[in-house]
This record gives sequence, C-alpha cells and structure tokens, in this order.
Amino acid sequence: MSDEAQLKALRNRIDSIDEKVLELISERARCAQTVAEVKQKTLAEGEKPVFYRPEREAWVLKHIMELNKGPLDNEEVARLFREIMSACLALEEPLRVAYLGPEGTFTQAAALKHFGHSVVSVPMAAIDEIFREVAAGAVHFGVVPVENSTEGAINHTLDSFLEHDLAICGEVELRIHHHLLVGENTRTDKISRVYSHAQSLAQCRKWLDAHYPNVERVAVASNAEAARRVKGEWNSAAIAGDIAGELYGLTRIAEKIEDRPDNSTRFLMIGNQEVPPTGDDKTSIIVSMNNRPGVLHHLLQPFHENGIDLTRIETRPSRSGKWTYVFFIDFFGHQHDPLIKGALEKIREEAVALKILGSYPKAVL
Ligand SMILES: C=C(O[C@@H]1C=C(C(=O)O)C=C[C@H]1O)C(=O)O
Repeated sequence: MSDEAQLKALRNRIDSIDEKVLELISERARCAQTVAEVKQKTLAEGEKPVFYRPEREAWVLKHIMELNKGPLDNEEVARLFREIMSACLALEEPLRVAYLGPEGTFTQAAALKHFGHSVVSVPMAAIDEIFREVAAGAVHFGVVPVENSTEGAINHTLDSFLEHDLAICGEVELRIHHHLLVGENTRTDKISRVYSHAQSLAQCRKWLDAHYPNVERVAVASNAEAARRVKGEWNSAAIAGDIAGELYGLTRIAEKIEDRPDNSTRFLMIGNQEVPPTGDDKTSIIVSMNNRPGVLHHLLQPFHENGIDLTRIETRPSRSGKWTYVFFIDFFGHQHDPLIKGALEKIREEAVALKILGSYPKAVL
C-alpha cells in the first residue's frame, strides 16, 4: 500500500472511531440527565438537589487512571474525562464558580482545572468577595489560593475562613510559571518598572535582583492586572503567567523566571456542601488556643497518638484577643473516620474553639 493510501485508511478508521466515541459520550450524557431526574425525585419537602458530587468525580477520575494502559499518560486521560464530566454535570446544572479575577489569573486556571471548562466562572476583585458571594448563594462555589510553595500562606484567605462559615469541598495544585512580558510598544532597553502581584514579585525576587536590579517593582491587584497595564505603557514590563500574557497579547522576553523550579500554588474550593468520605481525603480545621506553656504540644498530641499525618500547620493572630493564636491545620483523613473523630474530640477539650472547615478528596489532578 502506498503511504498515501495507508494514511487514507487510517483516517477512515479514526473517523469511524470518533463516531463511536461520540455515540458513547452522548449515551453517558443521557445517563447524567437521568441521574439528575432521580436526584430531583428523591428529595424531601423543601430539600434542594445536590448535583455536584466531588467524591464521585474523584472516584471516576481515579478509576480511569487505574484502568489506563496508555499510550496517553494518566494525567492526560484524566484531563479528558475531567472535561467530559464537566459537560455532563452542566446538563444537570450549570455550575457558577467565583474566582479571584480579573480574567486570566492563576485562580481562574485552578477553577477550570478542578471543575472543567463547562462551568461559568465569575471574576471577583478580592478574596473576601469570593467568600461573600458563596455565602450569599450568588454562586455555587468559590476558588481561593491558600498557600504557595515558595512564599507560604495566603493570609487574606486564612483570615476570610475565620470570618465566614463555609465548607471546603476540594483542593487543586497548580505549577506556577512566571514570565517577563512586554507589549508591542515597549522599549525593552528602557524598562524602568515591573508590575505584578506582590506574591509573584516575591516568587521572582532573586531573578529580578540579578537581571533588573534597578527597576521599580510595583505590586498590583493581580498578574492579569499587571499584564493589562503594560499594554499601554512603553517603559514597563509585567510578570505574569501564560494565560494573562496571551489574553493581553504580550510577548515573553524571559521565560520561567520563578526562583524555584517547583513553584506551585494550592487552591481550595469553598461551598456549602459537606463531602462524604472517599478513602483518600484531607481535612482542614481552625483551632484557637490560649497562649500558655506547651500549647502547641497539647494541640499536636492527639494527632501524634493516633498516627494522623499532618500536611500543614499555619499560625495567625486571632482577631478576638491580644496574644491568642489560631492554628490552621490540614491532615490526611476524613472528619467521619473514627480515628479522626476521636482526635478532634480530644482537641475540642483543650481548645478555646475548634472549627472544622471541611473534609474533601485529596487532589486527583
Ligand atoms: C452523574 C452524576 O452527577 C455529576 C456528574 C458526574 C459525572 O458526569 O460522572 C459525577 C458526579 C456529579 O458531579 C452523579 O452524581 O453520578
């Protein structure tokens, strides 16, 4: 067979596979529609249906990854199924998700990575507004950054958890790559100012010291805002990621300028929904303790005794009294696991206050 003929035959085969894939995706979508009808039917008086099931979605993705035999790698396959589920869920109920805007931020990228592209993503100007929007019921979920591997905690997010009673229902991690971006009118030899979010400026501090030591660093509300400003100025550059750069038509003059190559940010999904256990979960709590000797030891003892793995502990001054502290603690396990329940009861006895922010599936993607 000639190469030409072989290509033609392969393309015919791909066409017929695509037809089958389409048929199966449509069948799957019809199943999701029926699931929605069943969910509606089984409701008690005044009860609202819960369409989005994070524990089920985590299971579906993990199941697919276990079955996958290649040649596509697990992450690629999971990403495709992530989008199929997102589209199926949108047939049941289109989700509205608030994120830290404007369009093009890493938080928007995190929202789409977690929920897929079939959600309606709604930009907010500040982290606190995301919490308020979710609490008011104007959106189903919110996405907020919580910690960066280079710069540590995002304090605005931690403080907002103190003020609002929302439940964490998921987490997602994103590798953060920053670039130095300029507009078409920028005189690259005359750059006297660099715009970016304070976190990003900090994540690229050493690179800036080495390459642009005398350039003024201006912190703005977001990386996307930095990219937007640069467009109209001839002597400034922005530090931002791919999406913001593309959105504002900027060019990269230096790539991946973050000081640490593993720079990543963890984001949390916040809502009003408690998530049942999946067997591979994390729990986040806030504990406030009086500042007496050995306080941290008392706090951590029940975790140690029960062999619970802590993944993070963060301290913030409490808003309610001078020298009282609140601890943000994340650990593996679900609040309904007997072991975790026991440990939380012990902590409750020792603490001034204990607030469980939620148990949620460990990030799959
Ligand atoms: C179909 C369901 O509803 C939603 C859609 C899912 C899917 O497409 O697989 C999974 C969980 C839910 O978010 C379900 O609850 O099973």
